Amino acid sequence: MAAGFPGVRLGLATVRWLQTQSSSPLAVIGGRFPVMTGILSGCASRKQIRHVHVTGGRSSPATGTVPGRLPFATVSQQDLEFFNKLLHSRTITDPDLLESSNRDWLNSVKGSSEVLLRPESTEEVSQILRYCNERRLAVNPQGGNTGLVGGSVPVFDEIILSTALMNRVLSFDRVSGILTCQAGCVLEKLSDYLEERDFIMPLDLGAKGSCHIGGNVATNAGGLRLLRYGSLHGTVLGLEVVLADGQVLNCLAGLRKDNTGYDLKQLFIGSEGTLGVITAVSILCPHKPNAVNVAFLGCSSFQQLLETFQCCRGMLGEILSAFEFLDSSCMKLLETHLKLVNPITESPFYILIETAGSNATHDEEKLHSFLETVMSSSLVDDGTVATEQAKIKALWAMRERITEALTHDGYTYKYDISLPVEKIYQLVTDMREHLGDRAKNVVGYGHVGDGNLHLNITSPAKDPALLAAIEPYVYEWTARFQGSISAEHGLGLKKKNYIHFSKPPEAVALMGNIKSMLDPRGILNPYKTLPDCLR
Ligand SMILES: O=C(O)CC[C@@H](O)C(=O)O
Ligand SMILES: [Zn+2]
Repeated sequence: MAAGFPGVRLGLATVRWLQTQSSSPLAVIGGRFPVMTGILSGCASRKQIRHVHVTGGRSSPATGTVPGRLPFATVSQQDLEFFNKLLHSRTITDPDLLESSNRDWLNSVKGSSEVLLRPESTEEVSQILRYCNERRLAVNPQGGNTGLVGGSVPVFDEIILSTALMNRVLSFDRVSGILTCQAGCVLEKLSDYLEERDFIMPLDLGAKGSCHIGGNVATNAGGLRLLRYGSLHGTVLGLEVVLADGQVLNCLAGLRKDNTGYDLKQLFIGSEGTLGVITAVSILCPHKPNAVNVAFLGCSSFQQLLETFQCCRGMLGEILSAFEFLDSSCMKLLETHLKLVNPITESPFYILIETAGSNATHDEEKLHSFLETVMSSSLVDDGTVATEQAKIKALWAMRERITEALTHDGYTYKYDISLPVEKIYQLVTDMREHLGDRAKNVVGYGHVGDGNLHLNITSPAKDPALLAAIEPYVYEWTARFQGSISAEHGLGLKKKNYIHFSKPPEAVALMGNIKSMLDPRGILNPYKTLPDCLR
């Protein structure tokens, strides 16, 4: 904990050190995606339900054209008997209980599965898949169902295979920091488990209270710490995966280095459940930093924000753990829909910087000197810093709760774009100009440190004409600058047909071959990730 900087005047503005204030302007200690709880327990409001698109059998501009159901078998009485015998009461067929598993948490897509299976062990998953593969029953693997691209819910009547009951930590090695756990462990629970042991998870997401580690790995979730600890392609050391035919592929070895042949686990990271069902994960966890500081700063232009980023990288170096941004439109949504209070003077852009290190005095000195530099050179106009846990959380809420605020603004079209960092905000301004008053709000926020923009566009209701104005414009724009149309959310159902904007035909064809080899009957998460032309 910081000893407490005095309120220091830096240039023209004053940095308000939150830990010294008795009456903080922040009345905003917020949960993460609290709206999800309601939706997951089937409590979505009418207003939200109105936007739900029943996916299967229809054509929807929001999800791309969904061609007809593939010729999978349908679940018979005999199939149910098999599942009941294997799982007993963990075979769910009650439509009310299936409701929240059929619907994504954004209420944007909805399937019509009639069976939800809740295995507890890898062996049970193996038996389920062996059976489904033989019968050619389609399966939709599901973790916490917090995905944003319609990848985690069925399109038609696929059997939902939930990892929710596979939630045990299998081992943790305090020397190496390697955690091995079942796929259904909730990310926040793992974080709590590790914190008690002075470690942390290498990834952190706004959806941490609901998302499962298996789902995180299956979508290669990036999140808020990627800048510091890298992607799951680096931190995941091993996986246990059940293949479509029920074979268990045990590549769980928790080794930092292992060059024995092809690194097969990488295939499953980010494959969105289309190549196998991840049942266990070995992941390398960093030590818990002794000192964490968060600064929330205001900038008057995106150019200044970028210069602040450059300066920050140079001056904070190894202690920098996050560099996030939001624009003033996001701030308005936070204020309007969630009643959060802007902790600093109104600005066109806001930056959230986190430092995490081992020596509080050293980190504070570095942060202090960085803040002095950016404020005296007028790169930053105003700012506030927190070192206390509750206030850190309050500042993070300004960034983490934007997704939630957007759900209250109407129907949201979401884009998750990677671009050269100096280009990321130009897409927002060009889109605003391009759409004019056809959109309700066009907002930009995201992970500056990773060159990852979250462009979100709202309208009072689902609006095909607006969508036609956004797509393919947004993808063409991204391709022009060699960007990625899915930085960290995956392709799922909504983006799969746009893959060619970011990958050459040879790469897409090879993906199709890999899918055919690993899942020749196509039962695993059909209709997702790969374009319809490969069906
Ligand atoms: O809702 C979104 O578009 C982004 C969600 C998440 O990736 C985030 O960084 O907050
Ligand atoms: Zn993100």
